[in-house]
Amino acid sequence: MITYEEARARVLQSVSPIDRTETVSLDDALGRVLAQSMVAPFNVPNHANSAMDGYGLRHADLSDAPTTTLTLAGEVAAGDFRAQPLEPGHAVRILTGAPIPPGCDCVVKQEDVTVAGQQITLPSNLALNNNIRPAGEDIACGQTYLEPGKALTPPDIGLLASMDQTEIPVFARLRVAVLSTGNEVTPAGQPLAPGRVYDSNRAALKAAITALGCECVDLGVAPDDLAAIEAALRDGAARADAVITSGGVSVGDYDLVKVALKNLGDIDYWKVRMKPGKPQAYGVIGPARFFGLPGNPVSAMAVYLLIVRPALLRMMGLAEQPENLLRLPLQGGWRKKHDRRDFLRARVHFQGAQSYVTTTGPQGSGVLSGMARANAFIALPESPVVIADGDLVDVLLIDYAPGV
Ligand SMILES: Nc1nc2c(c(=O)[nH]1)N[C@H]1C(S)=C(S)[C@@H](COP(=O)(O)OP(=O)(O)OC[C@H]3O[C@@H](n4cnc5c(N)ncnc54)[C@H](O)[C@@H]3O)O[C@H]1N2
Ligand code: MOO
Repeated sequence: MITYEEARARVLQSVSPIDRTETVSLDDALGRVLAQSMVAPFNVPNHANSAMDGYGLRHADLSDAPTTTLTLAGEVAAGDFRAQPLEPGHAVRILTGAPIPPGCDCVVKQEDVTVAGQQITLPSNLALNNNIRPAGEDIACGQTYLEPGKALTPPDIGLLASMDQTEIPVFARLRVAVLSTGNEVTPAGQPLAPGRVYDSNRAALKAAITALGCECVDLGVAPDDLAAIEAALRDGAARADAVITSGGVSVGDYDLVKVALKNLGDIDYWKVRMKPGKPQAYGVIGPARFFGLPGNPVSAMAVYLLIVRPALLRMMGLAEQPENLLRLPLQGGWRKKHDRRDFLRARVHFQGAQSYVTTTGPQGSGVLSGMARANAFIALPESPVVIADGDLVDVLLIDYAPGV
């Protein structure tokens, strides 16, 4: 049985970004993964402009006395452009964002100015370029302002608009197929026969895939029948870049997913020293990646978050994603007896330097409500440990979105 670290590394090393790209409009680009470097075609801001409502002047006109008096010569508002140079001894009324006229190299804010008709008096101790935002202060012409592999955020969309980009090159949406297996598994909305369970895994996994920005191919539910599972997997592998199943990966008589994978593709591994998620399969079916998650709802979601999601992010074209790792005191303590890496469902309580973590209660692999309350995993080592109340533990924050 391999370790969690080895499983994760093997999966991440074996996947690469999809080779399909497309162009989307700026309005449709939020959350999409940028496929090319974006290089500034011009300066932003385009012109040096005023950071304040006030008066523009020539720095050389400031006198040795504590105040300087200048004569007003016109006004420049945002959107105006004044090509006429500012003459010595004159000042211009200027508003925030307005382009700085030639000759002007200092702006004084209006609160510091006394106005008497066409004369203004201002303090003389102003610095050169006071309150002037230079051209290219945000981004200079020729600069790379967005790197490929970034999931575009609202300010990224703003940057693209400021660069007059309306057609954005992005990676195509990754297609991910989801299949539930098991005779007992019943789609929600149908009557539940005795001994059966509703299909929470497919609903949760489809939602997780949608939250990542992938396209979901719903393969429904396959009974514990090898031919049915193989048919569904073949279909999924033909229509998607990755296929995710749940159930049927353990050692039971009806755990046929592994057999199907062996028949249709190649198994890389199928057991990992982690809890939840010991039985899980990873491999390929043709060009598609295959992830066989355990049937237990918590195990399925945990393996998805810890191993599948990082792989999907890489396949989506995202650049390296650091794990959001914290080290926090565990309120309540914990005792761990087994020798698998443990990922307790937990909640981080954000209270600055007093932040701490608690478990979400019972840790059974069927307790999906605990997973739903969790915003983090407490990652415990393989070896048995006793953690006293307040001891520091490793905490991995849960993020269903692509992250930033
Ligand atoms: N003898 C052994 N038995 C089991 C072992 C083991 O090592 N030796 N491992 C246990 C662990 S750990 C897990 S996890 C499970 C995983 O088993 P499977 O992946 O084969 O899952 P199933 O047996 O099909 O189902 C387990 C459990 O989950 C429920 N389930 C399945 N699919 C869904 C779904 N789509 N939505 C909601 N619930 C689902 C299913 O009814 C079972 O209760 O194996 C242990 N056994
Ligand atoms: O590994 Mo199972 O996923 O503990 O319930």
